[in-house]
Amino acid sequence: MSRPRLSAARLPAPLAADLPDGGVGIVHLGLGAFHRAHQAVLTQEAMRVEPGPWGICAAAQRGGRVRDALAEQDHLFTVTERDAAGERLRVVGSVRESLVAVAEADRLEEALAGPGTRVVTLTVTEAGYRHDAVTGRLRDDDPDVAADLAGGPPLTPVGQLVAGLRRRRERGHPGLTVISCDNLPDNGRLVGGLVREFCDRRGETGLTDWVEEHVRFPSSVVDQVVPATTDRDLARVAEALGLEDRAAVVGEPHRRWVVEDDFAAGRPAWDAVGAELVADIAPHQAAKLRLVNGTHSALAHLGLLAGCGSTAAALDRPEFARYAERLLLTETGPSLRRFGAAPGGREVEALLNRLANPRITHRLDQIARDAPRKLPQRLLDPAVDLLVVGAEPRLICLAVAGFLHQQGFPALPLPLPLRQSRVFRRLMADAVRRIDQDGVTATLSRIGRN
Ligand SMILES: NC(=O)c1ccc[n+]([C@@H]2O[C@H](COP(=O)([O-])OP(=O)(O)OC[C@H]3O[C@@H](n4cnc5c(N)ncnc54)[C@H](O)[C@@H]3O)[C@@H](O)[C@H]2O)c1
Ligand SMILES: O=P(O)(O)OC[C@@H](O)[C@@H](O)[C@H](O)[C@H](O)CO
Repeated sequence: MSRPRLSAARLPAPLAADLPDGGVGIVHLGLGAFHRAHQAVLTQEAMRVEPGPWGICAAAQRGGRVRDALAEQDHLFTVTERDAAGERLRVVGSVRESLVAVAEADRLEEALAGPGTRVVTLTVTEAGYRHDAVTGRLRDDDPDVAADLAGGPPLTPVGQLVAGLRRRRERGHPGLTVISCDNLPDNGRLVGGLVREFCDRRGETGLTDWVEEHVRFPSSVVDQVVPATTDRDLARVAEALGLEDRAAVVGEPHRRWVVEDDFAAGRPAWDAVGAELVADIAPHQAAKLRLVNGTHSALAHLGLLAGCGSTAAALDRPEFARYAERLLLTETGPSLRRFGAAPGGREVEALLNRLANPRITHRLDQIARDAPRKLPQRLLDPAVDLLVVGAEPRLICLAVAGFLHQQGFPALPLPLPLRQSRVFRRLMADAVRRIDQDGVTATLSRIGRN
């Protein structure tokens, strides 16, 4: 049944009451599902606690689908949180403007250079930084990077940031804070380094110095499972709201954001609504990437081989549930000892309950995408830390072997300590052989029995 579109005029009064006031103070790059369910919600809540000009101008990279949907509904959209206990729907109005970065380069530069803009956030995926994962520098073989360095209208997020910062400096406007919210280690240091490298390679050393002095790049850790929205999700939202929302997102109720406390020009009252501002992000980052994302990736690579479609479907099978628990308790968890962040049994149980959320369909093929950029921080670094203390990353090797089987044995660059480890090579050979001979289900079913 077709329904009228969500809009400010049609919004029922109780839902409209949640919407914040205030002009734009944040520019966001990467208008995907995650930003809408996470930073947009926390910013709305922060603006309600402490009103201020913290509305968001959000830029999709190339596709106009979400931008068009938002523009047609006064930039309002719904976020539905679902778990076994039920479902909660809210309307979010913190996104005030939207654009398509590549098609509207000048508009994006203006937004980044605007005097009211004080924070820039990014969710452009691991691949969006166009960096070499080993050196942390811009990829020389990326044609978009080359085009940006040659001075064309920016095609990459780093090129877009530099163009906006250049204009900002020319206008004499103050600096700002850039926060990456992507699942990458040291994401602040990474994006800051890429921005300065870009300026240097263009011979704009004055801009490099200005960035060094006026722009902050705190690292951040984000945690909330927000899968790609399905047609079924859209239909359920339409039924619950009585209005059609083509920009709806659905996620779990858990929402965490840890940010290094290093801001150039203020921020919304995110800390008043649950965000954690910390001096040392390293333990939070290692724990999140290894426990949450490491388990996701292990389930994805082994689960896809065994015919599972989602994290919940995999964890519904006893051999996968047991494997994930042992992985957390005996390998990825203990690998965090040097950070003082190893989880206890209760934390592991709570995490597994989250990942098994039966009301969230987090597709394993989405998680498995772009795996060579994800596995180092999620599973290979923990393997290094275990080997250093003489422990054997047997279950991690099964996940890596699952990846190799599932993706047809592609090249996977290994950290040097793994390449040099005879123990790791032996464990990997054993894991590959076991999956080959016995299959995933039988291999996982033996865990804990020998
Ligand atoms: N979805 C989650 O559960 C979740 C949780 C924590 C962190 N994150 C982080 O957020 C990122 C985005 O997740 P999402 O759910 O919004 O995904 P999405 O697919 O809905 O959106 C991805 C966004 O990144 C942009 N993008 C994709 N590839 C790019 C590239 N090569 N160059 C430039 N831009 C590119 C797209 O244009 C889009 O705006 C994840 O990769 C992850 O780093 C997501
Ligand atoms: O977002 P990706 O594609 O990098 O990885 C998929 C998931 O592991 C990830 O999105 C998690 O859902 C998220 O990091 C949970 O906080």
